[in-house]
Amino acid sequence: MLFSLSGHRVASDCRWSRFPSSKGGPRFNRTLIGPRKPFSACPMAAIEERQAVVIDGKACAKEIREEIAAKVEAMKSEMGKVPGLAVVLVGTRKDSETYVRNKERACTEAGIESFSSRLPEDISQEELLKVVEDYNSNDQVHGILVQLPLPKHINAELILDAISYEKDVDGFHPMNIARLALKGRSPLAVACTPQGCLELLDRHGVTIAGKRAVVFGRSNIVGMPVSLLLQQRDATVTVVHSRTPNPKEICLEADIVIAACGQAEMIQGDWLKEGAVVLDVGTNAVDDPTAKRGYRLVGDVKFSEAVQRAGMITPVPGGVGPMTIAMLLKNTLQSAQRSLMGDAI
Ligand SMILES: Nc1nc(=O)c2c([nH]1)NC[C@@H]1CN(c3ccc(C(=O)N[C@@H](CCC(=O)O)C(=O)O)cc3)C=[N+]21
Repeated sequence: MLFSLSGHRVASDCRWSRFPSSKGGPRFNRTLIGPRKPFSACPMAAIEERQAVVIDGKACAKEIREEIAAKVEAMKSEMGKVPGLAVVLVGTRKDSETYVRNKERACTEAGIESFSSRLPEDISQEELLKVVEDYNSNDQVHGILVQLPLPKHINAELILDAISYEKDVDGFHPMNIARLALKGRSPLAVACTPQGCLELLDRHGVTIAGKRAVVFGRSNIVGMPVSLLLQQRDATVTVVHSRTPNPKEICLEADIVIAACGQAEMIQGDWLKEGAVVLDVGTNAVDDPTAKRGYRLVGDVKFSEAVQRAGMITPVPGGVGPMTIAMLLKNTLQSAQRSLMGDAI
């Protein structure tokens, strides 16, 4: 285990599986983690000498990307082919550009061929459809991702529906969502961020079955699919959204909290049950003139408080975000394997 500069314990190995339970769990040596600040809203924390394990999503994602790279290499030597991923970016949103750049780098490192279309903000819907259809019929491309959000004059649903179901590595196609929701069926691809969340829980030895999970947010890309995945794994799931009257009370019941509501630092330390596992999906840009890019990222959870109360927590950045990219590569590899093996769907 490593200790970060801020004194938080960091899970250095993503298969690390010791989970400090609220009762009788391991107590950690104060001399190793340094003096703790008492958290006034949480009287128990002042008594218990415990801080959350900070889940290192970056390290975990790196390990997965290496596993994928080895499989891509094997595909290359056995079949002479590599997976291909096409990313379509419309406009010049800074965060979208960063994401697309990160993805391209991850593809290259894993040996996946990367196809990119950077298109002007004012592209017409017809022109964009044509780009998607060209990738649909390109047999070197096994995955297509159209970066969201799209400009207002474009009907995003229409574009997402146009991506062939087999190449939908985002898992956003209605057929993939339907198959995720139906018992006894399985989708070709599961949305990357939700899949990354489950992977982090599994790789850190967190039991899901029988646990109470609370998901903040009901978006098509995170909240809804992650709540389905947790339910499939036998958690009891509550979805909290903007019209839920008592989010704090509901959150206090949760063993597992997935924060995906897009509200900077909304979930505070005293919203958490002690020992809860907290995955923070939020990536909110906050202006910061001292930062290189002029902004910094904060999650949907108030980390400095939550780390005093949770059992495990993901930071932002370096938590769920990098896992999203790793899962995208995984979905692309699987799509290529399916296509090359001629698997029946
Ligand atoms: N069709 C589509 N698919 C998506 O999966 C999709 C999308 N559109 N639109 C936007 C959201 C957001 N998203 C992120 C992925 C990785 C990081 C990520 O790697 N974040 C780094 C930090 C990146 C930075 O420094 O800016 C981290 O959290 O450590 C963040 C956000 C994917 N999305």
